[in-house]
Amino acid sequence: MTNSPQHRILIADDEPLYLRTTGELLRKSGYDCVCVPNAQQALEALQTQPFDLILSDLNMPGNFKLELLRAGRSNWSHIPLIVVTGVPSIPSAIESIRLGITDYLLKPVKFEDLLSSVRRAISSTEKTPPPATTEDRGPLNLSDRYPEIIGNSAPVMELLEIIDRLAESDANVLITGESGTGKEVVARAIHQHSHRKKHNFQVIDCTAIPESLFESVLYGHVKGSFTGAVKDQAGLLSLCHQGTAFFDELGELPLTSQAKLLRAIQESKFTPVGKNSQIEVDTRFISATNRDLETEVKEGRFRQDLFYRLGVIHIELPPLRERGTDILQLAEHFLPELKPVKSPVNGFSAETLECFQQYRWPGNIRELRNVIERAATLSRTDCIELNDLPEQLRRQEINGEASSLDLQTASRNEAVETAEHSYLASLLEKYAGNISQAAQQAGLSRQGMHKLLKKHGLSANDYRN
Ligand SMILES: Nc1ncnc2c1ncn2[C@@H]1O[C@H](COP(=O)(O)OP(=O)(O)OP(=O)(O)O)[C@@H](O)[C@H]1O
Repeated sequence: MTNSPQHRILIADDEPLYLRTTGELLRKSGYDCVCVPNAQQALEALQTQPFDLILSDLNMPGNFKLELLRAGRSNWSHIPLIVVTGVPSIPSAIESIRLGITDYLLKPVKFEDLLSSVRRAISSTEKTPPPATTEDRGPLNLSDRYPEIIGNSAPVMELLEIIDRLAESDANVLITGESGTGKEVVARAIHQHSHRKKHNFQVIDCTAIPESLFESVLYGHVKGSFTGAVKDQAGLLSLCHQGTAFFDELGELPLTSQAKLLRAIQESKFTPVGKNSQIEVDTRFISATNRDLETEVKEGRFRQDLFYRLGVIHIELPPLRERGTDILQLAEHFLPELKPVKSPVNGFSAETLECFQQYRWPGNIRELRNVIERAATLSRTDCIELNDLPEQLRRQEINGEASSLDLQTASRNEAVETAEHSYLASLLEKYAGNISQAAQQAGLSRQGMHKLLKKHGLSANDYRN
């Protein structure tokens, strides 16, 4: 039995058991719930996310003078508020009703009573649409315009505003941030909202182009211009004429290739290998890297002039651990897309969500996506439990710190993954984050090494001196 899945309920209560079970039961009834333990976090959530209902305790930190009720009624008067209290008092009841709450329930409350109160409150507001103030129209419109960017934490709303302002311009953009934070997603969003959207968005992975073939891959070549050039080949840059060129992993580009790229950007033209005439291109450049390019410039590993050319506008993406309840929103977003067709899974246990919120997510959104895909495949019930999560998440839940894998209970996959993770970390340690040397010892290409590090949420930067 489900209600409209779009309805979001904010539950604020300092009793962990009540908070968890109420959240779980309402989710099973088809509501989207955000659970917080005090009034302050409830107000923060209200400032950053839309809700259809607030379920609030009275006696909880930050609400002893009914602060949540007062702020809720004055700033978000269109959101109905139900008080659920274990410590009823006549004055608080009178004051709550004066403030315009929708219902006043006493704990222990039967779930059926709570559910019917919730349904009544939500259906009454559907008949009266919320007032469209400028404050709530702005963020909602932005999120609606960028549906591919999930999340509405403060850093994400700020990011959407920046994207919205720069998308239409032709300024080159440099996007930095840890691995897996969504740099490519943001680059595509900028392209999609620019006047170039009908033309190509061409990804150019700087780790995938061998230094000796840089010009040929980027500018193209004519048949017979070098051994192996068996036919004319257009370069990647000409494929993004009037579109956007996205240079991924820009920080990995060797100095010689940087010089060649700078020339093409400065002149907006280039000469294919073996040709005499130049080709003109009209391209916007968006680049991404998880390296700190300013430091790379200072240390002579990245050209300052190229850095200024490509980084006219710089966007720094926040790591997932700093994005608050976006983690839960992303998890809910990924689940239906990633679960196997016949899987019964349709949600997460409260412990799993708590664990998601506490975890450090070194591999950011990519790691979250992988964790959900794996858990949705393993789960045999309708709910993803702690047991369905990989070792590294469960370990922090049990100990609050890392411990070694329990080989008595681990699956073969877990054992192999854990061993590979430690191996890669020790290689990075040994070579102080030098990818080429680490790749050489491992018998991998640089590109292969980059892929593996991404998969494990490891960043070479963390090992550089
Ligand atoms: N805001 C978002 N909403 C939904 N999915 C996202 C968002 N940001 C990233 N993702 C997903 O997370 C994964 C990683 O994103 P992306 O490849 O853009 O990260 P990245 O920062 O470019 O990573 P890297 O530095 O390792 O190349 C992708 O599967 C992407 O679809």
